[in-house]
Amino acid sequence: MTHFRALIADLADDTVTTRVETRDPAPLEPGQLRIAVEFSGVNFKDALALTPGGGVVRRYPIVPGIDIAGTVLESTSDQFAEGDRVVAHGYEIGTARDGGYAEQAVVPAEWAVKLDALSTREAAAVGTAGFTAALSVAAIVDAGITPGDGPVVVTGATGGVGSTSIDLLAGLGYEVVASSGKPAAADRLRELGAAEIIGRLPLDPDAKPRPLGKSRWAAAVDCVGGAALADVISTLDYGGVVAASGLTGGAGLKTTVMPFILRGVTLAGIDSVLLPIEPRRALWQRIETDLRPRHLDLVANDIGIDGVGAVVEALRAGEYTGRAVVDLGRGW
Ligand SMILES: C=CC(=O)SCCNC(=O)CCNC(=O)[C@H](O)C(C)(C)COP(=O)(O)OP(=O)(O)OC[C@H]1O[C@@H](n2cnc3c(N)ncnc32)[C@H](O)[C@@H]1OP(=O)(O)O
Ligand SMILES: NC(=O)C1=CN([C@@H]2O[C@H](COP(=O)(O)OP(=O)(O)OC[C@H]3O[C@@H](n4cnc5c(N)ncnc54)[C@H](O)[C@@H]3O)[C@@H](O)[C@H]2O)C=CC1
Repeated sequence: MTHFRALIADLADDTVTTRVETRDPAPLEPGQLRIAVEFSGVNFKDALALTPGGGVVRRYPIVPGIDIAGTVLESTSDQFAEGDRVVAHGYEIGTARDGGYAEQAVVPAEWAVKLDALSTREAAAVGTAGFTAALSVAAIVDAGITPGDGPVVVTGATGGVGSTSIDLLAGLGYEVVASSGKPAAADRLRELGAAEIIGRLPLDPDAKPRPLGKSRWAAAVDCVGGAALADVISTLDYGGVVAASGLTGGAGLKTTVMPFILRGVTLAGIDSVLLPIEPRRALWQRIETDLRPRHLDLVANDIGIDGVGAVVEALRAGEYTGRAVVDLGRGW
């Protein structure tokens, strides 16, 4: 095995710095895969990993990158063979053990998903964010909400989770309302399938939050949290569902029990990180078939490893649109 390059993030004096290192591959333990990483992504969580006090990294130095898409170089598991194309994300990847911002990565085979119809670039364009969108949409469909029930609002609409959620929901025939703070992205959101674009929720941030507002949404995909999620909960229709995955607008949630006990609404928590491998592989199979995003090329922005820093800055500022796909073959 030849040596490989890796981006290392380190923490000192309350600052996270990065450097490129050349490393020698370590021998595999039983049940592991060595993957030639072809593509990774830049998720909001990757931005947190590169931010002091971000709360997601368990030990520095670390190779960040919570998404890995590539080809198996070596396997000590009978489930995978050299040459298999795989995607792996979540669990401890890029937070407690080295992740995808390297030319090679080693992961337990029990964390990997074999790819069939998607290329490794397409799998990285879906990545953790797109997978979370698929989990959110599945939660709404599984709750029995149908396109005839009324509009579905997607918050954080221009981001990774939001963009793919719009794409998937519109593909299934739902009327999607995109909530975004970026007026310039309106055309792009319509291309993804949004029927209407509104501003960030609550639309009037100065208005006093009410326990119940006028019913507006049959369902919602929320990756913003905070005041946006509180607003969504209080404006869901009777029996509505919100799939809540994120916190870009804040981790707090100020609400009352009224929407739950008077309208029977459901707050469905979405977790992509510790989701067990069997449902994870089953959902990836759907992402490759009936839940395949229709506009991956519109959402994906290709960058090299040298582009990660600028994307992280933009994600932190809430100014990034789409999903950055990191090509590990360039930018070193
Ligand atoms: C792709 C996914 C995402 O983007 S999710 C959003 C990004 N994630 C975050 O922002 C979470 C960052 N984490 C934190 O801010 C903190 O860890 C915390 C607020 C969640 C908890 O911090 P605190 O200092 O109060 O407690 P501990 O760190 O000691 O943990 C308490 C308890 O929770 C378990 N735990 C911690 N992190 C996670 C996690 N990510 N997933 C699941 N469980 C977690 C931890 O093991 C402790 O449980 P215990 O049984 O005591 O071991
Ligand atoms: N629960 C889970 O398993 C997962 C959770 N997440 C979480 O979902 C959220 C979105 O993740 P990504 O799509 O990767 O991020 P992203 O940065 O691509 O998208 C975030 C979106 O939120 C918007 N936004 C930023 N600040 C805001 C604010 N103050 N108010 C309203 N909107 C704001 C941005 O403009 C953008 O549209 C993050 O909080 C992330 O941690 C993401 C993936 C998995």
